[in-house]
Amino acid sequence: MPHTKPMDTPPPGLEVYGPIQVSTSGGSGKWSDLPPAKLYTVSLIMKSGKILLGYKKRGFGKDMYNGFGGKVEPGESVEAAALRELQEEAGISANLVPCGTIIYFLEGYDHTFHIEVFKASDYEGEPIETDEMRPEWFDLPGSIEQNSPIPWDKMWADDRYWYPIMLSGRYFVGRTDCGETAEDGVKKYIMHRWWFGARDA
Ligand SMILES: Nc1nc2c([nH]c(=O)n2[C@H]2C[C@H](O)[C@@H](COP(=O)(O)OP(=O)(O)OP(=O)(O)O)O2)c(=O)[nH]1
Repeated sequence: MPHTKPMDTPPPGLEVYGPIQVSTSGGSGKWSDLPPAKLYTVSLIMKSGKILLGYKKRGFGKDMYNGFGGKVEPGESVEAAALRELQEEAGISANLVPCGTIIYFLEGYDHTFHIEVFKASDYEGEPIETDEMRPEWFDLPGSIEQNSPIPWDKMWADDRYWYPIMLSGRYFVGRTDCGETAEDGVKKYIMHRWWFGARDA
């Protein structure tokens, strides 16, 4: 259940530089002890009032929409990984700009997901369906078209909390602790606790 007043202390595991405004927090219980982190990327293309998401066809996050991204390989920079994943999963390249950091803890996993999020307002190439992702455009909030709004129910549950910060142009930082269950073979992720804040940058 959301707290009525967001807690202004950032959760453990989150490095916060400079003044930060708490935007949203909720859930209950103790923050989990974090296992060592592995780096991941997520890249979002937003152009002409629309956002490009990919429907994940296999693997982790299957049957959910997300930006394009994945693991940072050993010796690779985070930016290079973000560009590589965008090319591999959507067939496009872009001038990616860092826009946020998510610390994602999932019960039962031996590592913490440290996710660097990037955005771009333009891209080169034509988005294509790949073995991993099927790209699809959705209307951003406030778009006059409102044909296919962002499919929150088919996305990672925390995304609905940090997208508004990202869409307001501010850099966000946050943490989500989740558990995983399966119903009829379909994985479901339950958020135990979350915290997201924004800083101007
Ligand atoms: N938007 C969003 N993305 C998340 C969350 N949690 C989480 O792991 N992700 C992203 C980070 C990565 O882009 C992706 C997981 O990476 P992946 O397992 O697909 O990595 P990969 O493509 O390198 O994997 P693979 O080729 O080895 O199968 O999911 C979240 O809460 N919100």
